[in-house]
Amino acid sequence: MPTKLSVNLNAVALLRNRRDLPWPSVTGLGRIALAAGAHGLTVHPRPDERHTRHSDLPELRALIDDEFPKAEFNIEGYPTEDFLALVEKHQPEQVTLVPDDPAQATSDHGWNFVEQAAFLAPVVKRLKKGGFRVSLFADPDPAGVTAARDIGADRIELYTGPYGGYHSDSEKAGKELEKLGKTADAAIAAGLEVNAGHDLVVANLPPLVKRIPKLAEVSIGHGLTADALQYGMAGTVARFLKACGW
Ligand SMILES: CC(=O)[C@@H](O)[C@H](O)COP(=O)(O)O
Ligand SMILES: NCC(=O)COP(=O)(O)O
Repeated sequence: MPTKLSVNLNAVALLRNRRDLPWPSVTGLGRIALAAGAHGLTVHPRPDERHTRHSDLPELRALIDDEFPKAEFNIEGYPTEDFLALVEKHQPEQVTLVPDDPAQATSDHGWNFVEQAAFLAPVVKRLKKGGFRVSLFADPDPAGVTAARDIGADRIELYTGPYGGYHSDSEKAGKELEKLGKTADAAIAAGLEVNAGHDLVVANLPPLVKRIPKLAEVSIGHGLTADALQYGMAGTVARFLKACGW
């Protein structure tokens, strides 16, 4: 099966938050994305709520439950007690844990699975007990994946920022792609499923899914929202699904 597409709504929310007005509608754009064939919606609610707000979550949960019951809700974030309570309240199908500092502009690295195993293992155990699939944000480093498996994760999400960053340097992008590929190979061999995300766009998806044919899901926000300004959300979802191999 080709790689599934989860549309990250953080960039839509950031645009909405420029004014004290309800547009663009996060739920409305999520509805268009799912109607166009996206497999899920992702949000990354940060403590300052500068992107998706906590108040967006019940509407998005209801959108999926009432109108798109086959779609998945993925909530990403750093596992503070507040974040875990938010997840438990809104019951996403997948929780992606990201080692973000609240002051960080955006996510820019994965977990150090060896050093942070003692912190992550009980969190993952609690989430799994709650019935959530758990994915851990991971740097492209094959050496870390067995520790991620031992922590109890179902999946890792490969941090593709450096790959996406080399959009105009194919040689450097190729080297990053190989690191991502080797990490995915090691993770799959260790029994993990593999997601990917950060700075993915229509142009860099086909080489990624070719190198990692078993890539389960990509979550895409910034580049997809930029594309939607030009092509509309439905047209953009069609473009990204095609780039994923659908
Ligand atoms: C984990 C990851 O890479 C994404 O969730 C990313 O953090 C979204 O970033 P923004 O919140 O900057 O849209
Ligand atoms: N998990 C990555 C994600 O959801 C989207 O990241 P980006 O496309 O906004 O860089």
